[in-house]
Amino acid sequence: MLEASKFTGIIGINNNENKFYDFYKLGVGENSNMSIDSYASLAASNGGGSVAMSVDNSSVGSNDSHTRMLGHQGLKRVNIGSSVAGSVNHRGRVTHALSDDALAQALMDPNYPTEGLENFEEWTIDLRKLNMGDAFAQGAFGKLYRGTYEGEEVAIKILERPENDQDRAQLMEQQFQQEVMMLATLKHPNIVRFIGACRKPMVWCIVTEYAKGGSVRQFLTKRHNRSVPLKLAVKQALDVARGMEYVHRLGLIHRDLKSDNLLIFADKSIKIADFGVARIEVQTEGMTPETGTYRWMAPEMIQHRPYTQKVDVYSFGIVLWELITGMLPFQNMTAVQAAFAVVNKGVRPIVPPDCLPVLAEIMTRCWDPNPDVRPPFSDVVKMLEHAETEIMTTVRKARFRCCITQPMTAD
Ligand SMILES: Nc1ncnc2c1ncn2[C@@H]1O[C@H](COP(=O)(O)OP(=O)(O)OP(=O)(O)O)[C@@H](O)[C@H]1O
Repeated sequence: MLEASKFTGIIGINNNENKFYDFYKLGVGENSNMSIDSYASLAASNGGGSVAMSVDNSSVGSNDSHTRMLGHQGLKRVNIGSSVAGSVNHRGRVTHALSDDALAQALMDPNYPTEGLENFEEWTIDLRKLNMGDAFAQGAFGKLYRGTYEGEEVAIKILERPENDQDRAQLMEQQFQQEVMMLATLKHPNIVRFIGACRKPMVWCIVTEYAKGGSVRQFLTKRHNRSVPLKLAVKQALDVARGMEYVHRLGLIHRDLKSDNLLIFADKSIKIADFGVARIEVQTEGMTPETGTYRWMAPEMIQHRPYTQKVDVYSFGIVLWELITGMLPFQNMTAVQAAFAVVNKGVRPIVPPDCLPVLAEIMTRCWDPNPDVRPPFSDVVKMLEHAETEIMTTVRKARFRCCITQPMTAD
């Protein structure tokens, strides 16, 4: 293992001489103003806690703290004073967000015209065919609703267009277009299927197929962090690796591969989601970095160093460990403490002693501090296929032994 260079000063990600086209272009936590001092106080205040979510107190209880009507009739702002949770929008930042209903209403109200998707007109959602259901998840940036489109169950991500900030609105607009372009381009059985998108004066929406099983993280949490049966874990890891092999083959980097962004479908297959819009706010505002992502983040990324597609391979190593153990990585640390330990102390999740050696080898190679040592996804796929065969053979041998020791009866 190479010694990781020290984690000092600013935590976050800088853009760099990355030779690959970058989904998030500017990145998580870029322009972050979080100093090592902030780290120290955050670590102290969160000691032993779970994923850190910091709320920018300066925004709490602002002038807008009372529920009030927007200029648009019927659109209500969230009462920030009484419901911080409802108004935490941009990963821990309290904003003057529209309430669930108002967001959906802003999208569906026929009085507000639908703006075309530049260059992707054919992907524009026909809102008359869209039925909005309830909100079911809150991302760092967008709110997720269930619904149907032409009868198919879909997930609708609604993003609120920033008010009173032309520059930010313009950048978000560009990034939204980019997200649409990415989703329209990516077609693979292990990438979430894009259905369409649309823009309205106050909101943007992105519609994808709906994953009944939710995210891998939700699934593991519901199982109280019990591990997934080995055969299934390897099959699901293969799904992710195949999806990522495809993404990398196109010269792209996901940059936010984590169990929250892996969706489980009815046939238990996994598809990779979240290709980008969520990062725009962080990019433009220089806000606190998205600490929830640190657990999966490669050290070079935490340290602002130049990076390549191998950051996704690192994240995959952590995801594989999660699937095998069922646990949240670095669960006894805050996300910021984990970032510090990964960079400064070379800490990694503990591989269980009974882990199949081939799987242990994959994860440790994937999370090697030296990106050049990490295998490309094409190799990861091969190694996992090998592991899958080994598991099947072991199971068959065990069954055979079982038949010999317990001779079959006539019935
Ligand atoms: N197509 C989908 N089907 C079912 N659940 C979904 C779907 N897309 C997203 N989700 C759920 O919603 C959560 C947030 O979605 P998403 O990641 O797209 O939002 P985001 O604003 O980009 O947030 P983040 O940056 O936190 O990942 C996911 O973690 C997942 O649990």
